Amino acid sequence: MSRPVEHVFADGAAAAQNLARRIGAVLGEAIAARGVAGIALSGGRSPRPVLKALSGLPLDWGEVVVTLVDERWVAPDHADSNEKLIRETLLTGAATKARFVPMKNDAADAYAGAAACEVAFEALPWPLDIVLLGMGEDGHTASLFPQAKELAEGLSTQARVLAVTPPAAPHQRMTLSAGAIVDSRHIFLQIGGAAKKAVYDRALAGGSVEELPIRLALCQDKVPVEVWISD
Ligand SMILES: O=C(O)[C@H](O)[C@@H](O)[C@H](O)[C@H](O)COP(=O)(O)O
Repeated sequence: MSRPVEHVFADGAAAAQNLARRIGAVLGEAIAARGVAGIALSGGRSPRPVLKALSGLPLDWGEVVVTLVDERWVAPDHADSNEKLIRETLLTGAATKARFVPMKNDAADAYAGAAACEVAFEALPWPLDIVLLGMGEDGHTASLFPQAKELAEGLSTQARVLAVTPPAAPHQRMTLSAGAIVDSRHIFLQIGGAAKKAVYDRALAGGSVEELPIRLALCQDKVPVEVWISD
């Protein structure tokens, strides 16, 4: 297992700007090479400045397919919706032309919505060019949480998406499976703060993926991983 390429910044804003530029470069290379670029984005707090910076980059956004790494099973106008985050940060200005494929559908809950989401996700341009991951201080990534009853399924299924009920975090989730996350050309990971850096270092030191699911990305050699680390 090769150590990820690490981009270290004292300042989170500088890390976000650098990450946005790197994403833009990879998307541009993908469009030049294959006429289309696919990216899956995580939700939460960390991506917000990255997505705002990315939305202003001069890309052929009409050839970019944007989707989610995971979603909270709430209405798209709910404050906790990752779709809402994407629409109000990235899909503005020129980036409005990008094709967005949401995870949330009209099913009453994530489990009922998984089959339709799987059909929608099969149509994405796999392997995706970029999967942008975050990480919780418990070592979760996407919505693959330690102690979740669906974790084993998420780590082993051939399906691209599955429904999960986090042990502690709010809302049912839809999440990319581990197999879908590594069906990509680049995995980018954002780590902010000392607590997450310590978990990242522990993940690299070895141990089970069940203990720290972020290891599904860090402890594999199929997809190159780059990590943006800031204080
Ligand atoms: O929907 C989500 O919450 C994310 O996809 C999740 O996996 C996130 O990446 C981590 O929880 C880190 O979140 P923060 O960036 O807010 O710390």
